[in-house]
Amino acid sequence: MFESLSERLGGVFDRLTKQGALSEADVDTALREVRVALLEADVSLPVARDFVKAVKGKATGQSVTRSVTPGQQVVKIVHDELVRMLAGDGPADALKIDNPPAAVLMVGLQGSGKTTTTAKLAKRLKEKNGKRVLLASLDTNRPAAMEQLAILAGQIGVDSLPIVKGESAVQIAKRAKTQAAMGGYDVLFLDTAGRLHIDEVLMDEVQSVRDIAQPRETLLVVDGLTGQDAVNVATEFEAKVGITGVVLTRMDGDGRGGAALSMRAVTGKPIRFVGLGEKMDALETFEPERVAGRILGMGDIVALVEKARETFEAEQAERMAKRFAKGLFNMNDLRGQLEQMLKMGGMQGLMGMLPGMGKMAKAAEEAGFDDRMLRRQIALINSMTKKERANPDLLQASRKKRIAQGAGLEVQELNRLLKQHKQMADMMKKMGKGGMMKQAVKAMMGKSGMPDLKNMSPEQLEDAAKAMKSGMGGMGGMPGLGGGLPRGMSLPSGLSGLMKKK
Ligand SMILES: Nc1nc2c(ncn2[C@@H]2O[C@H](COP(=O)(O)OP(=O)(O)OP(=O)(O)O)[C@@H](O)[C@H]2O)c(=O)[nH]1
Repeated sequence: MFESLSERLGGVFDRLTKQGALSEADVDTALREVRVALLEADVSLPVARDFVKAVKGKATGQSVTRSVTPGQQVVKIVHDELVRMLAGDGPADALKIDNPPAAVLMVGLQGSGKTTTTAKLAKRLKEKNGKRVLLASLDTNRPAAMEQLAILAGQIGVDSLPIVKGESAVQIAKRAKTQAAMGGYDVLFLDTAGRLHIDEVLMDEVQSVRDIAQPRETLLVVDGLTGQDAVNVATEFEAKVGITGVVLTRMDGDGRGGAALSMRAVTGKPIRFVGLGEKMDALETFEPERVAGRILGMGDIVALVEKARETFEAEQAERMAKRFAKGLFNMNDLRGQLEQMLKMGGMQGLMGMLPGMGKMAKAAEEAGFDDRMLRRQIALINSMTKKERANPDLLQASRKKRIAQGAGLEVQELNRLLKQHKQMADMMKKMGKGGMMKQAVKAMMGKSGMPDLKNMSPEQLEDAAKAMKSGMGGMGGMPGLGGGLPRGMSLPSGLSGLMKKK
């Protein structure tokens, strides 16, 4: 049932393949399916809800790529958002173990795989990082647990703290610290006692151990098959002890891994490793792509969509370049440009790529030039008929009213867009005639169909600026910036010809 999410979405979207973009209603229908899929994968309800909301904004208005179905495209958007949410800030396997001896506190419920994971991590640090590791079990409730750790230590060839009967967890932690310092160990793993549920006495014990050990890392070990419950466990441990990361075990089983998303969303703490079996080698760095794929139960849709999109973009860029060279520029062209801008990270992203324009990006944001504005402009163009898009001169008052209403916006905003389009179209015409545009297009167009400013040399920038100088008088020529440059902003000289104020 779960494997067929992409099929289910395919069904939802079949009737829509002829349309150019994903409408809000269609995205809504698809996202209902996505939500069910997330819940089936054990993602908690509030997290699934928030997630769907985030995806909705990204999917609505996206143009549909040829050679894949819209359903597949939505799956790709969902997948990318899952990866974004699952990923931590830095490399998952980068444990803070400088400044020896660095203590790593292992916490979690009984049977979650804590002891096994401790030994797996120790082996990894020893073999991959050449660290000297000491293991200590603090499980005073179950002598067998202490022995289990000692046996595993022997198997992987690292030292374990000698077992002394009758000591408290805090006493063992103190002894382990001293031994680690005196013995010249790099890393000290403290394997705390497991518990069946969250229980006050044991939590207090972990807190005292934490205060003594001052761990550099506190890793929560969670059974990946437990689903919903994992979220409560993670929330409690984060609140009472404070964790720095999560290890998900039993990911070799057939759990969907939805717990990973919930825990990441609820605690904000990254998943660092996954356990994939009972053997000492069965531990891998957490890879968001894998878990995202698993949650969605999909195969290689992501690669397929990516490939289709690349081909499509290259074709589109070429078609656009040809049109521009002829001096043609209608509403479809403008929409293409606006969509490219959004894809390249919107106004901020685009400006961020231009040297020295970081400040300008901020000012533009303050002046209200943002992604929302690009999306509104795209919505306006989408609200036009095919004929109107091809020939915006058709737009008299009643048509304008209909279009604005269709996009849920004011006519004023449509007028601004039309003015902007006219400026750009005039410029294209002028440049098309003189053959200037050909040069400019050649000099500037990247594969994406947008100016590839980031990869241009200063000379190329200067050439492109010269070629376009006569036609493009100001930022009115840049989509989304019809009002010109926000006051008080200046441009680097190489670009001044491109974007000079009128
Ligand atoms: N299939 C599979 N089994 C695992 C994995 N990690 C641990 N186990 C098994 O799960 C069982 C429990 O693991 P332990 O490491 O003893 O669990 P624990 O959390 O230390 O339990 P306590 O010491 O009782 O608190 C053992 O049989 C392990 O071999 C995993 O990633 N995959």
